[in-house]
Amino acid sequence: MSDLSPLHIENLIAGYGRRVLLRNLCFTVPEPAFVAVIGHNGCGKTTLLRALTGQIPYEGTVTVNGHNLRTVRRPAAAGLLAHLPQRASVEFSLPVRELVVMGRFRHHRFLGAYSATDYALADTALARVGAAHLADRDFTLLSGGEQQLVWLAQLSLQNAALCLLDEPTQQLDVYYRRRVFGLLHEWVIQEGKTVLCITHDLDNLATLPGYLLNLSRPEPRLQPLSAGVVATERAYLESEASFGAVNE
Ligand SMILES: Nc1ncnc2c1ncn2[C@@H]1O[C@H](COP(=O)(O)OP(=O)(O)OP(=O)(O)O)[C@@H](O)[C@H]1O
Repeated sequence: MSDLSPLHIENLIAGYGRRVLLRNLCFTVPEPAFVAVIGHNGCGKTTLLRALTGQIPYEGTVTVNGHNLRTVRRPAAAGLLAHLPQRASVEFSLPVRELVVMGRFRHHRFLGAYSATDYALADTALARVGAAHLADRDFTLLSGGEQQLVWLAQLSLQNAALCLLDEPTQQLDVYYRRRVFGLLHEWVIQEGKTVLCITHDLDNLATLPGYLLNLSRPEPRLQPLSAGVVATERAYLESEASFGAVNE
């Protein structure tokens, strides 16, 4: 498989001190695609995103569109990576539109103001996540689910080749969960992005095209998403044997 693929991971080893959570992880996403990363609490899903974003050291090789991430100084500024962590916060009052427009940082001159075009793109991004009505609200006063939608709008403006999302539907109601998974699918189909999405929301995966990576498996591998694969992996995660294996 060519390492010009959207994401190529070879023999990735990562963890904390002597606790190794990801052991020789290898997989290739062959074309822009949605990849759902599942697994028990504590199996290492967030750890994988921390390694890919350079927050923790790792062994092995990670390439995005052929670029070895170790050799790229600022992957976000280069348009390779965008990351939405599980908990993102803002410490001061800020209108939602101002937070979303910051997703345009790559196109922005230092100390320059965002342009009318940037704000129009921010409004479109908010509309696409179904949050146009929040544009003028104070971000810090929004509900957890509303804040998640706003972060997704900001992330979409970053227009990165690889989007890393840590449980983006965690606080959303059933309507928005489905809508967000539909949106992530659009990013793949219409914009050619690759989306690596940690989720426990197995119910919404069965009908989506893409891949599944179960990090609770002893040797995780990419499997094409289908109702059958989701059912098999759910049964595995629900079994006492698999739970014991991850916590031994
Ligand atoms: N900085 C750290 N130092 C030591 N151990 C850590 C650190 N961060 C996380 N861990 C441990 O590593 C393990 C994996 O954590 P991680 O956040 O990757 O899990 P996860 O699969 O994302 O779980 P969840 O589904 O609950 O979010 C957990 O047992 C956690 O306690």
